[in-house]
Amino acid sequence: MTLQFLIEQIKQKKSYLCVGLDTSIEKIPKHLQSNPAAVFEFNKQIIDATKDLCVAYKINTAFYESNGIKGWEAMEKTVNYIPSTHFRIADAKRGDIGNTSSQYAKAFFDVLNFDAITVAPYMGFDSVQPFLEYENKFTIVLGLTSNKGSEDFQQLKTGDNFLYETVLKKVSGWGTKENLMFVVGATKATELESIRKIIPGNFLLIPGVGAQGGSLEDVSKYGMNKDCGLLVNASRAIIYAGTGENFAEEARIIAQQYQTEMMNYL
Ligand SMILES: O=c1ccn([C@@H]2O[C@H](COP(=O)(O)O)[C@@H](O)[C@H]2O)c(=O)[nH]1
Repeated sequence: MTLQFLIEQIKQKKSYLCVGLDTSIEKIPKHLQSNPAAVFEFNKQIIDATKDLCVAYKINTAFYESNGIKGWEAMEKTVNYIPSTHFRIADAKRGDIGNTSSQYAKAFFDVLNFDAITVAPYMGFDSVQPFLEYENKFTIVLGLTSNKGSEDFQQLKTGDNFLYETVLKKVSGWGTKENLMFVVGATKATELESIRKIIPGNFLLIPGVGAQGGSLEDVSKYGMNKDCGLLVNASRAIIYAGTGENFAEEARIIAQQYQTEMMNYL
C-alpha cells in the first residue's frame, strides 16, 4: 500500500483507527472455542463488524506464534481476509543482523502479505535496512513505547537528549515518510509535541488507548500532522468488548465510539 492511499482512506472514512487483533483462544467467546478454526472465525467476525470504521488492523504475532503451526495458519488466513483497502500491520518487533532481518522481511512482506512490520532499532542500521528495501511496504520502528519499562533505556538521558530522541533522529534519516513510521505509546501523549519536532512528517502507530488508559484526545492534539499522521490502535478494548454470541456487535459499538471521536479531531 502507498502512503497516499492510506491518507485517502483516512479522509474517506474520517477514521485513523487501527483495530488490534490480539486474539487469544482463552479469551474468545465460549461458543467459538470448540471450532477448529476458532481464532480465524473470531477475527473474521471482528473484521466484518469493524471494517467500515477503521483503516488498519494490527496483528500482534505473539498471540499466533504461541499456538505453533495452528497459530501461523490462523495469522495467514486472517491477513488474507483483511480487505486490501486496509493497512495490515504485523506487530512482530523484529530486527537482527542484516541477513537474518532479510529473512524476517521476506516472511512478513512476501510470504505473509503484510503492509508493515514493527521493528526494534537497537541493533542499528543493518538490522533495519532489509525491511526498508521493500517498495510500498512500511517499517514501523519502536520510538517511545507505552510500557513502564520504556524508562529503563528509552527515557535515559544521553547528553542533551533522551535515548529515544536520538533513535528517532538517527532512524528518520534511514528512510522517508513513504516507507518509515514510528511507534509512540498513547501513554506518552505529552511527549508527542517534542517528538513531532524531530519527525514532523512520519506516520505514528499509537498503541495504548483503551486497556492501557491513554487518551485519544491528547494523542490527536499533540501528535497529528497535516496528513493526520496517526494510526491509533486499540486491541482488548475493542475485540473483547463482549463475551457472548453478540461479541462482534459489541466490538463494533466501541470501534464506532472511537471513530466518532476521531471525526472531531480530523
Ligand atoms: O509501545 C507499545 C508497542 C506495542 N504495543 C502493542 O499494542 C497492543 C496494545 O493492546 P491493548 O489491548 O490495546 O492495550 C498490543 O498488541 C501491544 O503488544 C503496545 O501496547 N505498546
